[in-house]
Amino acid sequence: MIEAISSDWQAFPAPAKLNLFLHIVGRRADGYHLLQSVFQLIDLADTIELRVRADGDVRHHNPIPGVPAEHDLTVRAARLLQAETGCALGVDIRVTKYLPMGGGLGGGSSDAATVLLALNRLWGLDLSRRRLMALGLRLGADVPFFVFGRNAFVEGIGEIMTPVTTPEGWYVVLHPGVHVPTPAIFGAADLVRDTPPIAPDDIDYATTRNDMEPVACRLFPEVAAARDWLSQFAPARMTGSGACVFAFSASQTESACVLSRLPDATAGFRAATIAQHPLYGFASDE
Ligand SMILES: C[C@](O)(CO)[C@H](O)COP(=O)(O)OP(=O)(O)OC[C@H]1O[C@@H](n2ccc(N)nc2=O)[C@H](O)[C@@H]1O
Ligand SMILES: Nc1ncnc2c1ncn2[C@@H]1O[C@H](COP(=O)(O)OP(=O)(O)OP(=O)(O)O)[C@@H](O)[C@H]1O
Repeated sequence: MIEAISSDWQAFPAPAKLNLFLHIVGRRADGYHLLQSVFQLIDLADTIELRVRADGDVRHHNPIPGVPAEHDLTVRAARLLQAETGCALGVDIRVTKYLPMGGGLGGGSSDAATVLLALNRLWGLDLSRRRLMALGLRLGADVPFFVFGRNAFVEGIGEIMTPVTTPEGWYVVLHPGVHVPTPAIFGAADLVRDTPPIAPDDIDYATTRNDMEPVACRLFPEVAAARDWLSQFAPARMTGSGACVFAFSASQTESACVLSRLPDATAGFRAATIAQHPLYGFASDE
């Protein structure tokens, strides 16, 4: 068996998501919030490099400053897969971050989903997408979406998916330079938690909103400033629990033009929409 294991590093993308809207429609008995949201994949991605080990160890070679290897979602994803399947193989992990942490782009969750999908193939596990999504939910609320791998209307705490077709084009994404801690937004007294539910067929991007945006803007005025600057060009909105804000453009030239006007001190990038996760084929559909 050991002869069949590739001893080379292999690189896999972990793309970001945007929440095109995010409504909070209720709360579970355990305090977790029930959401409705459209999740959009975009082509800005972290890079996860993996190398299979025969000795069963899971080793992180470049831990992110401030995130001990044991807490890193990539390491936790690999260990969870071992525990669930009894797989005796291990893995070396290197993570190159391009997605800002605490940006609402789902970077940590996407890193975890990429490890689940890639090891499903590299370790020869052949777990179904449904099984990987259930494992992913134990790591974070956004992980099942990335394993699902297609733009989706997402409900529950992030585990119920309906595929949707979303506008194709480019998003200008601004990072206001602050880290918004997700629990602080979910825990705020003034968070709206009773937005009426909508059906996936009734999505109107003009009337939907991000219920977390007013709280994030109150706690972090930099988020409001970035959103207001971007609103000069197109309707702008916050993603996830912040801090990033985004605006859509169907035109590549127009989105480049908006970015070219960005004040020097503000970080921003442009990303294209993608319809399917690059590792979509790494899990089987039953
Ligand atoms: C805001 C979103 O990014 C939308 O995509 C996600 O719902 C947040 O997902 P996440 O960052 O993966 O969050 P997790 O790491 O699962 O949870 C962080 C904390 O946020 C709170 N939390 C999270 C998700 C949720 N639906 N309700 C919550 O109340 C919980 O206190 C939890 O302990
Ligand atoms: N591989 C990882 N990459 C980034 N963060 C990680 C990773 N592993 C663990 N974390 C932890 O997860 C936290 C959230 O990071 P992440 O980049 O996912 O935030 P986010 O984009 O706001 O996520 P979301 O949109 O799901 O709220 C980090 O502050 C860090 O402590």
